[in-house]
Formats: sequence, C-alpha cells, structure tokens
Amino acid sequence: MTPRPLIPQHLTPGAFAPYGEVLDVPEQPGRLYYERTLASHRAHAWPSLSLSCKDPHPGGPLRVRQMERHAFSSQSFVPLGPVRWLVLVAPHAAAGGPDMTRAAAFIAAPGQGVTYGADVWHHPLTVLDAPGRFAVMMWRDGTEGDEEFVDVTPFDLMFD
Ligand code: NI
Repeated sequence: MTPRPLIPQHLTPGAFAPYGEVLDVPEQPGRLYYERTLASHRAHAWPSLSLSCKDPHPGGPLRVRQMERHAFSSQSFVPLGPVRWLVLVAPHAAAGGPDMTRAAAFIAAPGQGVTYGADVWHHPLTVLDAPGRFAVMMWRDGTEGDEEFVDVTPFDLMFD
C-alpha cells in the first residue's frame, strides 16, 4: 500500500522519541549525555565505531525502495560536519517488516545526529546538499543479525 504523501518535518526530540534520541550538541560549554536508547541485546556483540563519508542525494525526489534495521543494536549517527540529512523511520507492521503507511520523515539540521533504537526500521543514510561525514556507533557480532534490509513499495519523498 503506497503511504500517504510523506512531508519531512524538522527533527525534534519529542517527535523522534518513539524511534530513538536526537543528538544535539550543547549550545553552551557543557556536556549532554545521550544514553537512553543505546542498547546491545547480544552479550557477545562488540562495540563498533566507524567513520562514514556519504555523497549527497543528487536532488529532486528521493525514490524510497528499501528500509533496514539492526535488530539487536542501537545505531548512532554523529555528524562530523554541517550537512542536512534524512531521517526516515517506520514502526513494525503486524505482518513483519516496516509499516510504511505509518512512516515518519525528518530532516536533520546541520550538526544534528540521532540514535536509532535497537530494531527500529530506518532508511539507509541519506545526506543532502553536500558530502556528509559521520561517526557511527553500534554493536556488532559480524553475523547477518547485524543488519537487515527489506524492499518496500517504492514511493517518492520530496524535500524542500
Ligand atoms: Ni542502519
């Protein structure tokens, strides 16, 4: 079923709360802890920190065809530069997979990161405007349980 037209919203902690945490750097000197949604559900998995650089979406509508999840681990994206990027998430469908009819789309402001909660369906990292560099934190065990991709009914996501 093709989801209703999905209009990406500004990313806010309240709106994103069902899916994880928004990582906002303090405006003033100080430290904010974002620990609520960090999770690893496999005792043998190891903490994994990677650095990722992604070319931007070339502009125009984004054709959404796939979603993914990390069933046993949260995944944090900490931007290392000021780019906007897409945060597209969806709840679980009763039949399994993401329920794209209830998907939520956000545009992360330059410098905003997120932690996707464990087992949260999300779109692969999609950067806007310019190449984006991120630190990515999760737990892995090197098996196929680390990441699962599923095809969804393709639809176009428009950005301003
Ligand atoms: Ni992911």
